[in-house]
Amino acid sequence: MSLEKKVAIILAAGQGKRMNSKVQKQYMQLCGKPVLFYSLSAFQESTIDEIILVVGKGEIAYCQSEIVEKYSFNKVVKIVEGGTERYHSVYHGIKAIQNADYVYIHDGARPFISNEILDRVTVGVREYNACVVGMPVKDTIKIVDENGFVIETPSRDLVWQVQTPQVFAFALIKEAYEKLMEESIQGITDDAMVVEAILSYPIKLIEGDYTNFKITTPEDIYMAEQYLKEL
Ligand SMILES: Nc1ccn([C@@H]2O[C@H](COP(=O)(O)OP(=O)(O)OP(=O)(O)O)[C@@H](O)[C@H]2O)c(=O)n1
Ligand SMILES: C[C@](O)(CO)[C@H](O)COP(=O)(O)O
Repeated sequence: MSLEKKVAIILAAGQGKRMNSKVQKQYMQLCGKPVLFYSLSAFQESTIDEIILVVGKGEIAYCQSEIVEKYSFNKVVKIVEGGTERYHSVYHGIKAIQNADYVYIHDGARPFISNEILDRVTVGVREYNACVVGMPVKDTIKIVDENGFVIETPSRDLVWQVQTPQVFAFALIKEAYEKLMEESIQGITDDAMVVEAILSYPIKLIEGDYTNFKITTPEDIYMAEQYLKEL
């Protein structure tokens, strides 16, 4: 048995505005089960010890009975309410952790996180304390000005698209988020940004998988179902 304690924060408190659907995307069905089922299953079946599930306002009871109990996710030790922005939800999750060595922050809207990625990022965080999963971009990237004119074409070799989980030593991510709450930093879209901006701590990129995509817009649901049917 491992002596280190690994805790996951699974985020499911978003509104899913870009999905434009009546049902929030984390509860939409993929081959008969909610998107969130797949993300939680991956962590339930991994070496992660505990899961903190972060859900929307008024959704704790629903998630407890319709997701956690229904599918026997016994690693879920707490369900907490999220906040307005993703980073607020992460902070609520961090506050719910009493002790941990490593914290795995994962979008509930990324259902296809695999054990291989979790193993790779675990090896990484033991060495680097701050790791994000990502993949090299496939398209050429342009930096544009506010009028849509190209300013620069960065070398594609150095451009990665970042996924989750983003994994940190607990003390590091707790300190970064506590300081973030005392400051006003705009445009925070991932956890690594918090650690970069607040603590200037180096972040190591770990190879993920293109299948670890985020369900964001309606065509992602179609692609996710196709992917599941091929498995
Ligand atoms: N206040 C928020 C916003 C987002 N999330 C979660 O963070 C993940 C990534 O966010 P995103 O894909 O942007 O989800 P939404 O915010 O729901 O989508 P949108 O931006 O289209 O409204 C999702 O699992 C989402 O549930 C969250 O827990 N709390
Ligand atoms: C954290 C993230 O999934 C990494 O790609 C992404 O930044 C979340 O952004 P969103 O705008 O909240 O979807």
